[in-house]
Amino acid sequence: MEEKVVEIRGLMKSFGDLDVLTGVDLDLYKRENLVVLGKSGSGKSVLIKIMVGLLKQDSGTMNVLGKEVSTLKTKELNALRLRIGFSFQNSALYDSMTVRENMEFPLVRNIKNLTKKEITAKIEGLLDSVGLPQTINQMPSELSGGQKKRIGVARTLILEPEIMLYDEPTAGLDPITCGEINTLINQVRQEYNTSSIVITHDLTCAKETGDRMAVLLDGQFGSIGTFEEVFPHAEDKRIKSFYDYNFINS
Ligand SMILES: Nc1ncnc2c1ncn2[C@@H]1O[C@H](COP(=O)(O)OP(=O)(O)OP(=O)(O)O)[C@@H](O)[C@H]1O
Repeated sequence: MEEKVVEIRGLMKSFGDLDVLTGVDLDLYKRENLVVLGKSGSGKSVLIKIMVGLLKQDSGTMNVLGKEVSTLKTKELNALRLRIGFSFQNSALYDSMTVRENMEFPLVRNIKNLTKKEITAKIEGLLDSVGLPQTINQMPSELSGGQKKRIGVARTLILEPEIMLYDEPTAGLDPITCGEINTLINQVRQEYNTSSIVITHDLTCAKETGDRMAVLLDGQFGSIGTFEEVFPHAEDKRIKSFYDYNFINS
């Protein structure tokens, strides 16, 4: 196995009487695609927020790229966040900006010494990577849902993150477009050597993109392993029903 980029141990988080995370242990390895599954409200977003320092755990450790997140000062936290790319569910493009402007925005804001030529080369290179070079001057309103997701991924990649967080990457897309997004997630790892956490309810996406699955049950990762290890013969009723629901209803 490659080196670890995230190491989580004994992580606990409650809100008042609500115990959301009750002892999470999890590793993410370099160049790994790790899928995180769990029903709505199980704490997936809370986990990601602790990872990027938007929330603090009550106890336990969250080590990201060699740093304990909860101990970082604002400046160090901002530096760490630049190494993590967050691809939002709704792709988070600015509607009033063209694709080019959307992609320029994080670059100009975070990397000061690039020339116009370098910026254009980076944008064109990434649009090529996601298969949408022709959209450079289009507005988000002119793009399909799948195209917006691809541009969202390209925009996240522009700062060359070491870790990618994909939040429900296939939600709301038709099966063919879902397949294209799954291929893109795998291609991003291949081309950019990223380590990724993919949060999804879609088991086809999980199977196609994930090296390992981690299922959040009652605040802990009850089951971690390859798709074949975790799903087809699951004994835990909750995991089994997740599997049956996805494959019977798809
Ligand atoms: N800041 C907060 N204050 C109080 N409760 C919170 C806060 N953030 C999250 N929670 C609660 O923690 C629980 C887990 O929420 P979380 O958003 O992590 O779920 P999730 O697994 O991401 O769900 P979904 O799949 O619907 O996005 C929920 O019951 C939620 O109401």
